[in-house]
Amino acid sequence: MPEIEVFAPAKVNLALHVTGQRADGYHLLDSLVAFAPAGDRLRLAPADAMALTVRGPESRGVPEGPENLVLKAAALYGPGPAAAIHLQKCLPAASGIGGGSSDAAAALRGMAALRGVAPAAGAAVVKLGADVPMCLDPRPARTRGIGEELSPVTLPPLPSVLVNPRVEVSTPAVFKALASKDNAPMDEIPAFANAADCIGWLARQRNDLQPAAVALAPVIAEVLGALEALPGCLLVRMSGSGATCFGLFESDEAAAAAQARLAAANPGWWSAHGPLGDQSEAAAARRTL
Ligand SMILES: C[C@@](CO)(OP(=O)(O)O)[C@H](O)COP(=O)(O)OP(=O)(O)OC[C@H]1O[C@@H](n2ccc(N)nc2=O)[C@H](O)[C@@H]1O
Ligand SMILES: Nc1ncnc2c1ncn2[C@@H]1O[C@H](COP(=O)(O)OP(=O)(O)O)[C@@H](O)[C@H]1O
Repeated sequence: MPEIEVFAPAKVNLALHVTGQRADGYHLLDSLVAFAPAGDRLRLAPADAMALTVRGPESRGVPEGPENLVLKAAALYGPGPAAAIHLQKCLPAASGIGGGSSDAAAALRGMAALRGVAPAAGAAVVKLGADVPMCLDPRPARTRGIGEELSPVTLPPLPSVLVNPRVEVSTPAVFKALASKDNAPMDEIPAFANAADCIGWLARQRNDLQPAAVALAPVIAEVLGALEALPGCLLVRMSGSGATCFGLFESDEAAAAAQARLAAANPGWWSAHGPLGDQSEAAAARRTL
């Protein structure tokens, strides 16, 4: 069997409302997610036993042992044909764009292809991480519950710049620091005529984790300010529990120029640009037709 390659795109919470808390402490969320062309890459080669190597520009500090979500995800398939997995880390870890969750989801897809079975589903997948189910089929969706209730949404591609100041933010610490855990859900999602229409609607939604994350890591406010000051920027917001923030722009050209400018002014920050939207395998196949 040849090697299998799987893409693990960055997840972006375009809006993230915290609407309650379950008895077990997990928070109820109402979020609109889309996926970026930036992401990690996994290569699975058939092997006698499961193994993992982690390399790439963002691999520093990412575990190579059984605690890596890639190996935890692969273990869900039980005994049977195994793979040597190579993970190329391009997304910063612990940064609110679900790098580890997207890697886990990509490992679930890759192992399913290797074994010729359907990808794992259900409670065991949610246990890997609340964000893993939405990353299994990385296309725009409204997510509810703790992240596992998914409704597909049609969105226009949204020209974006993603920026991370290279400060890791702990997701549990941000949830713990929330002033209010019982906020209004997102407004009903209309059919969007174009990107400007969608951005106008997004401007009226929120990321309820943003104030708590800024209090824990004030550099996030600097990132939001730097994005906002770029020509052609229409909306800025934080993704997930931070610290990555995104700016939405009037065009792909404006986003590319803005990223170049921001990267030159802040050489220590990670950044990427590209349209947020559908990064599923079905969409990739449509693009190559
Ligand atoms: C905040 C979000 C928004 O999409 O994104 P990230 O910042 O991680 O990208 C997610 O809910 C994070 O999902 P994920 O990172 O997979 O979370 P998990 O590993 O399941 O949980 C990490 C910890 O976050 C808290 N947690 C997570 C999800 C949730 N709905 N409520 C919570 O309270 C819990 O303290 C939990 O122990
Ligand atoms: N494949 C992986 N990539 C990144 N981090 C991982 C991975 N597997 C386990 N981890 C651990 O998970 C933690 C959260 O990482 P990540 O999923 O990238 O966070 P977030 O969802 O906030 O972006 C990291 O601190 C890291 O130690």
